[in-house]
Amino acid sequence: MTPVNPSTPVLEVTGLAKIFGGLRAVSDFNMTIQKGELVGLIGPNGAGKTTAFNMITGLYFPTHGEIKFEGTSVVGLQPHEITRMGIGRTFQNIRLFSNLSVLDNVRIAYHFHSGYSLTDGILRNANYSKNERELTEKTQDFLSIFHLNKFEGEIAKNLPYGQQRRLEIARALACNPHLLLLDEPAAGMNPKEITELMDLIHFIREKFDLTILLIEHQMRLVMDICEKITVLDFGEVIARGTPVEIQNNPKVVEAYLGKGAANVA
Ligand SMILES: Nc1ncnc2c1ncn2[C@@H]1O[C@H](COP(=O)(O)OP(=O)(O)OP(=O)(O)O)[C@@H](O)[C@H]1O
Repeated sequence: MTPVNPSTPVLEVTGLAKIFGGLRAVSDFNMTIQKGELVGLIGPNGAGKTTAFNMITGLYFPTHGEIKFEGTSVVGLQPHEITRMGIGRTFQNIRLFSNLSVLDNVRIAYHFHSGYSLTDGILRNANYSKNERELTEKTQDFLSIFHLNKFEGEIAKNLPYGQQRRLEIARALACNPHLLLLDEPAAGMNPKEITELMDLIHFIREKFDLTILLIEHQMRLVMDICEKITVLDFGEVIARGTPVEIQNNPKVVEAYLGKGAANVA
């Protein structure tokens, strides 16, 4: 693979739009994220945030616009091809293999990098067994980074909620992404779990040299950890800036609290 020029943005989205029937879910969305940045995407319910994520990760085909990841267009690629290029994501509603063990949830993601062929797998030969053993060991090491190794045999759906979120993040990272998209990672978490999640996001950013874009309604998390924030309302960007700039932006206050609120906020 050709090395990426460090000045090339990790993500460059231009003129992105998605129209569902008569509904403009996202209109003329532009966003540039440089390597190592931690960026928030916020906005009221139905603003188009998840639709934007779904276009970036290949689940939705854009009506218009371009999406470049490390300088290469990903428009028209399948989700698994985009994952392989280096974009990982988690979902608003946790999407684990809920009846598989914690170990197997992450092992499946590691399979992406397994070094055996289909023939090895079918014949279950020595190469297959060696790789399977190595895969299990690597997965166990990986789980320990997330303090999930003590749950390795547990069925995913039996984990406490906060640990399921942690597992979903671990699974996304097992595919070795450069860019991680987190869709409402704090949804349903209690304040203690949110604090642990903030620590985890800081930790994985350093440990895995990640660039992170996150959607979140939990303002404590967004304002504490994001360096830059983009605000969507009715599919359009209404503000960009630092957490302080965003908190003091009358358009943002109005979008969240309704017309006239900016005067009293
Ligand atoms: N597959 C779809 N078909 C039709 N309309 C859709 C589809 N997906 C999303 N929408 C609509 O597009 C708009 C934006 O939805 P989206 O889920 O992107 O918003 P959001 O900002 O992520 O909201 P939330 O914060 O509530 O998750 C909404 O009006 C939604 O109903």
